[in-house]
Amino acid sequence: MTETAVRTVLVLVENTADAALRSPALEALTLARTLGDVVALTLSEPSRPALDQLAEAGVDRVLQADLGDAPREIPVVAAAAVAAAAEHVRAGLVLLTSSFANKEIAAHTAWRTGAGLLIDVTSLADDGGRLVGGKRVFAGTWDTECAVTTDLAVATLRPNALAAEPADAPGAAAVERLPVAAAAPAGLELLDRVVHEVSADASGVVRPALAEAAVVVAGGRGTAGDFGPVEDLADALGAAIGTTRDAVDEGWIGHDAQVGQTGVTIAPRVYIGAGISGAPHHHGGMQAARTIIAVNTDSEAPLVEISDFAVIGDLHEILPAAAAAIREQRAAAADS
Ligand SMILES: Cc1cc2nc3c(=O)[nH]c(=O)nc-3n(C[C@H](O)[C@H](O)[C@H](O)COP(=O)(O)OP(=O)(O)OC[C@H]3O[C@@H](n4cnc5c(N)ncnc54)[C@H](O)[C@@H]3O)c2cc1C
Repeated sequence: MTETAVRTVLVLVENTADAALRSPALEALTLARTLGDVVALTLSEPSRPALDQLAEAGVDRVLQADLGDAPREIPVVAAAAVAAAAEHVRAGLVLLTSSFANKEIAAHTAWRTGAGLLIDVTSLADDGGRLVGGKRVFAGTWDTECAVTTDLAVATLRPNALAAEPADAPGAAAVERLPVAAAAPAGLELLDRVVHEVSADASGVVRPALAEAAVVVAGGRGTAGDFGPVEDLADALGAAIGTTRDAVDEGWIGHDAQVGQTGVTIAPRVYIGAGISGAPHHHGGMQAARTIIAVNTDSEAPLVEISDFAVIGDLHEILPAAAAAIREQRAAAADS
């Protein structure tokens, strides 16, 4: 690509059928605008709220892939649509959010199109026509850069890498259907495959997905199995819930909430670790958080030492008090 050509950036946006776009998709659209002309791609009919958000993000053109009966939940099928759309709009960059499923879609798309692939970038910049992605590696201890040398780049953007902003001027968000011939590979059965976008507990409370949440409240062995205070603060903040392996091994909470070497790696804007010592296996999964807050009875716990703020005391008193104070402030702000 020459320096003067305007790059077309194809952004895959999800959850458009029955809901508004989530924050990671809006972050990807914000980044995409800095790199070229943005075209959004959906794999199902976009809802009215989603189209309004796409317009607000400055998107003029929305491609709706028409996959017929092909199961779009299967990454190889979704990748067929992404590759066809990339060819259709002559994209220079395909941008997806870094969810588990999207990383697989990105890999299949890169394989189909011969594109350079960048997974989990936290930044993307144009360097004389070449795209350079920034990545945090080795559990957030090193910042690296990777340049794509092919005409087409495929990249996945980590949630919370940047703040989502509306465009200076709204776009038309006009929908155009794109027929795509795709089928599940022979022999591949459509398993009961559920990619958890949000988790709902028995009480019907919906929380953001741990891997993409901007705020995470995590509880460890210090909870002694009572996650009520952790849930209370998480709900006051609209946060996801995390935990340690010890709490999972105790059977207090499911493994999908485990943060760390053998769990999920997260990089939220705020991480609150309550009753968590901060062992290296846990630390490796959350140290990329922008602000770390520890709540611990032990002022010498490793998590306290690496934290930006620490509250020394019993989490069973501190978390409910913090949740109550947040709710009070919100109510006062709403009244004024
Ligand atoms: C191969 C391997 C892989 C592992 N992978 C992971 C992983 O992915 N993720 C992970 O988390 N761990 C992992 N672990 C386990 C890890 O090494 C630690 O054992 C674990 O993280 C400790 O969990 P914790 O902080 O909840 O418990 P502890 O280390 O027991 O810490 C509890 C903390 O709570 C504080 N506390 C106690 N009571 C209170 C209270 N009332 N209020 C406030 N604070 C209180 C204590 O002062 C202490 O600091 C792994 C281990 C191995 C061997």
